[in-house]
Amino acid sequence: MVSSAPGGAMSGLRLDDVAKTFGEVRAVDGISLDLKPGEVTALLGPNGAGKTTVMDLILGLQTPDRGTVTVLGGTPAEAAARGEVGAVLQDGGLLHDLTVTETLRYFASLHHDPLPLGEALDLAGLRAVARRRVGACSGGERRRLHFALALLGRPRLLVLDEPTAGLDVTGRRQFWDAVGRIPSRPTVLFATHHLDEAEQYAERVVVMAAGRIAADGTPAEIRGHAAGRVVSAHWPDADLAALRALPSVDRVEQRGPTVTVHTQDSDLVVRHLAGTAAREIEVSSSGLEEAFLALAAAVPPSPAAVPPSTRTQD
Ligand SMILES: Nc1ncnc2c1ncn2[C@@H]1O[C@H](COP(=O)(O)OP(=O)(O)OP(=O)(O)O)[C@@H](O)[C@H]1O
Repeated sequence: MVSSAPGGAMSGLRLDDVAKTFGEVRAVDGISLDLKPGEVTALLGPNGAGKTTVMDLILGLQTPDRGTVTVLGGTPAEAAARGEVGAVLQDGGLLHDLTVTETLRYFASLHHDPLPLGEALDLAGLRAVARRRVGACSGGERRRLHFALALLGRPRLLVLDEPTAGLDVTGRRQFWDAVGRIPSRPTVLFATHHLDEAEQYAERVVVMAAGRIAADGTPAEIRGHAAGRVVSAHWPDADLAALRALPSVDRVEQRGPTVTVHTQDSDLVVRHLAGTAAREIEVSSSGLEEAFLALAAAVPPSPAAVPPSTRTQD
């Protein structure tokens, strides 16, 4: 990974030891990240991992308790004021009585050199519904309108929070085709729950769990965690050192009475376990989903997860 001095022009986006706490919840717990200009990065993680909070910090919608966020060489507020950051956040914030084109025209008037409306309509695949009232648009069409709005300022950074939520497979593919055709070739950071989407469209995958980065690499490297098999067994007093010393063992975890062994050679691990007090031995093949969950589980949970209904405003 190319790194640069804090605030350096090399960096599309840089987070240095950033933390954000809401009451008792450490939503973001010391994250450092450096994205190269033009890089497309997926932010993966289970519910409550801190993905949205990271995006809010990048957009300047939240301020960090600790650490610094550098966006295109300046503060988030400076980058936003220059119109260099486009965002697709959760649904909402659209006026239902305006048509798609009227909505675009209104927001374009806020930029000093907006993308021509026709180009935004084409990129977002909205030509056919250009004259439709927003209130009559489908959820997928409104999602694409959000995307078109994010493109108006010719962004150098695009922050996308689950941008393809609600889109079918074709819509998702069209969306990513469009991202590849954006003339300003922005740095892209997108949150997703779809592992296949991260693998297909991101050059880099950052896995978050409990406010921290559990893994960071190319999709192939993240998938590398998934090669092989998972052997689990009931063994409360497992001899973890002996398991770790076995050849072919990648990782050993003890969670309560269950020991889980990630290995390239499940036969060897099963033979070893058979000579111990381990019971209920199970072998499964690990997929990307499991790799992701295993990576997330390797990070201890942050205290007292707050249910969304009790969220407070910052
Ligand atoms: N304004 C807030 N007030 C209180 N707690 C908050 C607030 N915003 C986020 N949190 C908490 O911080 C943690 C991280 O939330 P965040 O929304 O960043 O996660 P996420 O990874 O985006 O989750 P999801 O995939 O469900 O969208 C959660 O425990 C959440 O409840």
